[in-house]
Amino acid sequence: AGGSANGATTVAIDLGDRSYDILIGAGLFDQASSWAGLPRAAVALIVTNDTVAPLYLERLKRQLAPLYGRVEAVVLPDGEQHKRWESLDVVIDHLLAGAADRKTVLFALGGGVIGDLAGFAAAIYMRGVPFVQVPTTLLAQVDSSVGGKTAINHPRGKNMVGAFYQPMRVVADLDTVDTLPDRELSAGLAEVIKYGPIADPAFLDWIEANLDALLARDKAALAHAVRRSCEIKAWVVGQDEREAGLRAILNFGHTFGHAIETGLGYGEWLHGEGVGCGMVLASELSARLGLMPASFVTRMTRLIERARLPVTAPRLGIDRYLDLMRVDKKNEGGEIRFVVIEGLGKAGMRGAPDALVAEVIEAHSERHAGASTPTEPPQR
Ligand SMILES: NC(=O)c1ccc[n+]([C@@H]2O[C@H](COP(=O)([O-])OP(=O)(O)OC[C@H]3O[C@@H](n4cnc5c(N)ncnc54)[C@H](O)[C@@H]3O)[C@@H](O)[C@H]2O)c1
Ligand SMILES: O=C(O)C(=O)C[C@@H](O)[C@H](O)[C@H](O)COP(=O)(O)O
Ligand SMILES: [Zn+2]
Repeated sequence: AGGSANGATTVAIDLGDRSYDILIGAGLFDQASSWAGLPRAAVALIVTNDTVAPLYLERLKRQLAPLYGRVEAVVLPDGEQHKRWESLDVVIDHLLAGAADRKTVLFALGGGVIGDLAGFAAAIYMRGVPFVQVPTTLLAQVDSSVGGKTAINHPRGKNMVGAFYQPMRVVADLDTVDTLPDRELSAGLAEVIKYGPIADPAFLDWIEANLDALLARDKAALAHAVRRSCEIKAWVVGQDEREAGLRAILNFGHTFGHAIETGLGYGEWLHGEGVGCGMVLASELSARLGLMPASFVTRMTRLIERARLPVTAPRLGIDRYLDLMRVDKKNEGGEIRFVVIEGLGKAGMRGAPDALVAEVIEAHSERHAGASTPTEPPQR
């Protein structure tokens, strides 16, 4: 990471001719330098949703107006349940209706849902047009805007249709976190917490020590969390862009978490909530495989709970969990493969007998919860 004149930080992601910068800082939206140097084109299309548009669309349009012949917007309905074919169609149809050419630049303005969907649209429109991520949730700033995974959901499985397609730049304005609902802030913290056990024990210690500041949206704490998360993700993706191996560590907690999201119907639990609870289960699995001590499960559970995330799994039924987890991109030869922790800061991949997975889910499912343990995420 390097500093810059306006106090923002830049994290570089090194992918040869697909390399780009992640700009992180307060007030980046309104700085011309955030948008300078992007490819010029007749049309810029901002993809956003009906929650984010009233907050930030006009500000982004104002910055882009001097740089493009026309600045247009597609405003999609908000929600994980809209990360699907129909929304993708709306974006592609808008581009075709306006005769947008292959130099058109797409801007994803919003959280991970918009980023994943707009990125996929950019990957497939005329076989690929330039694309910029403007993440406005903590989760998108620490994770989804970086690394080029783009996708839509399928009713049978999360992110099952997509492409690896890198943005040209990521502009993460920390001020956008000010308007996030508390529940979404917590969802973002789940992905921040993830980076500790998989890659950086010192960062895990730092998160534990600074969680209250993060929950209070302290700007310095948020800046450090976003920067360190992006550094770790850039380090992983720079070595394994297409998840031949190492990149799968970023999926810690996701095998269980995606099953919860899909099993309950997209949008019932937030992605970050599924990941939070999923990390408790994956930590338990790591312990039961003899890789980590029981105290690690306690430590992770405590931290995830302090982040106001759910730590007990919904009762979907063990067979349903297993069926859902059989639809996962990490699986090979029909075997469900889990990201486990093999030592603090070191993750690996393991299969596990169904009976053991069942014990893990049972140990952390709702009916085992103590009276003071939240069993469901709070309502929006
Ligand atoms: N591509 C990747 O590498 C990657 C990584 C992690 C997650 N994801 C995906 O990202 C999605 C989750 O992203 P998310 O947590 O950002 O959810 P999201 O995109 O649904 O955004 C969360 C909510 O916050 C609202 N919002 C966004 N910015 C706001 C702001 N500044 N102020 C107020 N409200 C705001 C949104 O409208 C939405 O209601 C999931 O689909 C997940 O699968 C992808
Ligand atoms: O970037 C990655 O790689 C990740 O796994 C990051 C995850 O946080 C993210 O949720 C991702 O979309 C999951 O990937 P998937 O391949 O399981 O769909
Ligand atoms: Zn995730």
